Amino acid sequence: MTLTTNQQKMKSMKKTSLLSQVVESNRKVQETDIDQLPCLQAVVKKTLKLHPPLLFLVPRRAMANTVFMDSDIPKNTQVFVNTWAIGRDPDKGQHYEFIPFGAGRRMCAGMPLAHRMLHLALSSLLHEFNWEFDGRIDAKTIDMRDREG
Ligand code: HEM
Repeated sequence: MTLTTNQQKMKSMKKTSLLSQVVESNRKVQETDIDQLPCLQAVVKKTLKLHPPLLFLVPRRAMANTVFMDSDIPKNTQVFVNTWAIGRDPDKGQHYEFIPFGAGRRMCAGMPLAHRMLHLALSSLLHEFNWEFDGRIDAKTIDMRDREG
C-alpha cells in the first residue's frame, strides 16, 4: 500500500502538531494555527471525502453528443457526478477525484471561505470543550448515516 501525502504528513508528525500543544489553553484557536495542525486537516479532508454534503454535485447537461470514459452521452442528457461513490472508490479519491467542492469553472465559489471555517470551527470546538458520549450512544452505535446536505 502506498502512503498518500496526508498519511505521510501524519506519520512524520511531531508532538507539536497536537492541538493542545499548538494552541495553549489560555487562548483561542486562530487561523494562523491551522497550518501547524496536519492531523486536523486530514480529518476535515477525509470527512469531506467520505461524507460530501452535495452527494451528486450540481447536475450538468451535455451540450453535445459526448463520449466520456467509454460511455456515449447524447446531447441534452442530464448528468450527475456521484462524488459520494468516487470518494469511496479505492482507485479514485486521491488526487483530482477529491471533489466535495466540485471541479472546473462551476466549482464551489465559497470553497476558500468554507475550507477556513471548517478548520477553525472544528478546532475551536475541540479546544474549548471536553467531549464525551452521553451514555446512550457510543462510537459503535452513533448514527453515521448520510443525508443530502
Ligand atoms: C463545506 C461547505 C461547502 C461545500 C461542501 C460546498 C460544495 C459545493 C458544490 C459541490 C458546488 C457545486 C460545484 C459543482 O457542481 O462543480 C458548490 C457550488 C457553489 N457554492 Fe459551495 N460548498 C460549500 C460552502 C459554500 C459557501 C460557504 C459558499 C459561499 C460563501 C458557497 C458558495 C457556492 C456558490 C456560489 C456555488 C455556485 C458556483 C457556480 O455555479 O458557479 N459554498 N458548492
